[in-house]
Amino acid sequence: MVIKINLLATIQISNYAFFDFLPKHRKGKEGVIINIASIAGLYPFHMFPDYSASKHGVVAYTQALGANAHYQHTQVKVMALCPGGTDTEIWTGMQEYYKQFINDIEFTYQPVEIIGESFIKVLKEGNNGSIWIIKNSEPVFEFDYKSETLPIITKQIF
Ligand SMILES: NC(=O)C1=CN([C@@H]2O[C@H](COP(=O)(O)OP(=O)(O)OC[C@H]3O[C@@H](n4cnc5c(N)ncnc54)[C@H](O)[C@@H]3O)[C@@H](O)[C@H]2O)C=CC1
Ligand SMILES: CCCCC/C=C\C=C\C(=O)C/C=C\C/C=C\CCCC(=O)O
Repeated sequence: MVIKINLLATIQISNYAFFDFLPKHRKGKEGVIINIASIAGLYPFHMFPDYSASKHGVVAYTQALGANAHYQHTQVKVMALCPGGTDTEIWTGMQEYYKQFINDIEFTYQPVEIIGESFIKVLKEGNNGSIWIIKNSEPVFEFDYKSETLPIITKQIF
């Protein structure tokens, strides 16, 4: 279920925006899609494995559709936000088995307002394909995936 909602629905809606809605209806010269992933999409989290897998998918999809090879054809930027623990209703839906691990970890939920403020900053300043972290109420910053994961493949397959 979590894969269907978090990953498949994100892919379906983004594809619709990218290939259909934005080409037909956008007014400016550029379109922007910002997907909501999670820091659990950058590092595997043992407290929510299915969720973490779904968010890794959102990050990979965003980086692939956000390759400049696409932008040259479409002028649509695709980016993702990766929030850390944020004070919302989502935490009430955690599966019972995994709840026991929450108490072992020290963390404070950041207020939800910081996500909105960060969204605006990324919308205005973010480059195509960029992935942004919002954690511990710190200012949003770009994830340096080139130094942390394999580079995105556009020319060479190995
Ligand atoms: N709260 C957190 O700590 C974090 C949340 N996120 C992500 O932020 C996004 C928003 O989550 P929150 O606001 O925290 O959760 P939330 O549980 O407060 O809100 C989720 C919303 O999605 C709606 N929803 C759920 N299933 C749906 C479906 N099948 N069709 C249509 N709507 C559906 C719910 O009705 C609810 O309004 C999610 O993608 C979540 O994974 C990412 C990182 C951290
Ligand atoms: C104990 C948690 C410590 C750190 C939390 C930091 C980041 C969390 C990021 C998230 O994206 C987590 C958000 C929600 C988790 C709650 C429920 C997940 C539901 C999982 C499922 O349905 O499989």
